[in-house]
Amino acid sequence: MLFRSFRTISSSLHRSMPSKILVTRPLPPAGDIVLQRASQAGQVELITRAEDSTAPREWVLEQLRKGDVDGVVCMLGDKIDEEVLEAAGPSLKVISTMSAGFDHVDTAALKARGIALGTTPDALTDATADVGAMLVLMASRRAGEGIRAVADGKWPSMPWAPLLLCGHALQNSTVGILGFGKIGQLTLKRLLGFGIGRALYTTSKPGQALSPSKDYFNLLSSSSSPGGIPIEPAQSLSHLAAESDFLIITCALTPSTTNLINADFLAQMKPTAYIINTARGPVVDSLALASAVKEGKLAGAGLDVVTGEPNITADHPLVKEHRITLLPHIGSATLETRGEMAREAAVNVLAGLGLGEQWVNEVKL
Ligand SMILES: O=CC(=O)O
Repeated sequence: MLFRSFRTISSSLHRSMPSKILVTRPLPPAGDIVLQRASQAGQVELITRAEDSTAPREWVLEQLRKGDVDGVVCMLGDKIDEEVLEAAGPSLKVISTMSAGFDHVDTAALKARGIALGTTPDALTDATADVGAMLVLMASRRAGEGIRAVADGKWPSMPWAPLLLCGHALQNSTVGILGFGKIGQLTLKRLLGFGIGRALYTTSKPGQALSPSKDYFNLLSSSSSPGGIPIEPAQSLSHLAAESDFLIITCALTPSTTNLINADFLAQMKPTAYIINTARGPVVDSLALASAVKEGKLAGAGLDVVTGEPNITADHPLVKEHRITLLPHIGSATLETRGEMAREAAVNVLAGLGLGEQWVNEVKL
């Protein structure tokens, strides 16, 4: 509170000075143009890097320590913690991350200092749901394994055979969704087209209907989808584990979801089941998952995220397991989506600085 009023007073004293915004890496054009316009209008001074890579932490700290930075546009690889906020000092008013998830941001530290947080949650819902559906198919149809075999020149020694690279069908399956928010709902919506039999879900917000949009089911108050299949809340995590043929993880990473999919959970799953993760790596215990697949206690997995990313090398237990398809966190990677995320991140930082834009999304801290 005290910090917030100090900031308000200090910003009105310096109203004619441009606000300083640190942008940790070059934004796609749709976001860059928004900030360049504000810069040309004399509203902001931009601190940027020419190199398109994750900003070295030392560079970020050094820029912040020079003083007077009002806003930061960051990515999910930039850890925004107490040290960063301390380096910025009292001038910092807003962090705007070009991501939906914000587990890389210490929200308690932001709240204590009265710093606002902007995210881009809606821009990537469809793209990430697409990758969820793709991973369901890749894992169950053993596509990753097939691609590896062909690329390694092994096709001549593995001609068509009745059971070559067979997986389990989606038709009539039970799809479990851990975290039934927008991405979870739109992933399920895509799978309805494949004739699944029923869906079970968990949500941290029971009873809360999602935004009134034609894209989302209003499922939390009804018990079946437009496709007519039963869609029900799971009675417990054990119920979700035991019943799911495909368990799709689309929840946020929080202390209560960290390591939720561990050896105990996996032991309750069917040996014919698959795990799909498009959320955050640390929801799943990587070693427990790799062992379950290796030992035939689980049929396979499709992952877009993993604990320790991007430092995952060919000797990682999940990479060594051929029935696990691992993608390098590309859930939102369409040019259209990344452009919109960048635009929203730019708009959010300007909104947080009171520079004539409306928030696309301000996180309630
Ligand atoms: O994982 C991607 C995001 O949170 O934007």
